[in-house]
Amino acid sequence: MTQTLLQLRQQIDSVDQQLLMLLNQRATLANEVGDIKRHEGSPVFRPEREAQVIHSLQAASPGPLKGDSIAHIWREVMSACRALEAPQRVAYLGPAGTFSEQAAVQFFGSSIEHVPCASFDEVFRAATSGTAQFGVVPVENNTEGVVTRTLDLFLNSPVHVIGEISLLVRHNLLRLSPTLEGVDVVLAHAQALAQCQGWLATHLPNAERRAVSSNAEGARLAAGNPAWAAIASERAGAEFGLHLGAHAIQDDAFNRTRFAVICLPQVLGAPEASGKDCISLIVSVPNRPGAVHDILVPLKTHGVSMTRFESRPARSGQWEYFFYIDLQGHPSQPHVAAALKDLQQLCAFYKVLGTYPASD
Ligand SMILES: O=C(O)C(=O)C[C@]1(C(=O)O)C=C[C@@H](O)C=C1
Repeated sequence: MTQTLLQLRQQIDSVDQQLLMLLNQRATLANEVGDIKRHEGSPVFRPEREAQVIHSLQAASPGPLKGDSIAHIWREVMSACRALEAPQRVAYLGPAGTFSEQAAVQFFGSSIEHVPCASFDEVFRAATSGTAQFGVVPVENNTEGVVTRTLDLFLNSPVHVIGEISLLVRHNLLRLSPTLEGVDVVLAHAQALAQCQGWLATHLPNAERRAVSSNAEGARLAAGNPAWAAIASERAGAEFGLHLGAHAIQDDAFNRTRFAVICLPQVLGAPEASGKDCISLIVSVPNRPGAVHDILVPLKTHGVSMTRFESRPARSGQWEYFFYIDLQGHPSQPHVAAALKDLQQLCAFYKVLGTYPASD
């Protein structure tokens, strides 16, 4: 005979008690690791170790838990353990409820100290001044392309990239009333307005589109005026007491934004290999025919895959460009080291932005 609901719940309670004991045992061990790290002066956050923990658990799991769920659960477990070792302060474009905040929590788990900032420039400043140990900034969106301000800030900043997050971005129309009638102004970050332009042209063709510093800031403003609406996350709507006028209004159902996690190089030290890593570079080449082709040759020769190639004007007045390149691999791998060495020799400017575990 099958078991009753009561019997099954009693078993769940018993498993939960065992899990609680085991999780506390894990937290105690992490605390001891924290003591060693304090003694050695080494960093608390080890992204490559966390990536390895998750990958090996996903590989070992007999099911029925899904790989994604395993990653979520252990991200939170390690976040809580990490916070016991030392609180980690993370800066992002605020206020509360932005997608940047969501990305920060997706990467670090929820046991972090939040440092909301007014602009991307301020996130970089917070991460360089020590106000925060880490920053989270958007790099590119799959419908709107690169976030140019972030790429330009990378050029002259001393920060390194230590991780990446890909976030499914769902935009909603939020306002004080639950209908779309009487909306005069739609407020959002310029990127979000662009990602929803088709929907806006169809449903609110006469409303003024007003760019503000963040979507959550738009939500805050919309909470003060019944004729204004904001494009933002459900979380931002809840934060400012707004109704959901329309759900998932982004033009691309698979609208994703990629975020980079940044910090000063001394915060984490030299990045160790996780087994599935990525290297981000900024390079420029002499302005002569074939120079861009030439920088691809060492990658082909040494068998290194390139996953991204973006250009930004160098603002020299000479039609020169900086190229933002992502490669697969880690500099400790001989073929990657050889490709980087050959590449560097061809470049007028060469900067390693960071080496970090690739996001899944
Ligand atoms: O292994 C470590 O270095 C730890 O501090 C433990 C732990 C974990 O909870 O597993 C916590 C924080 C680090 O980022 C990596 C892993």
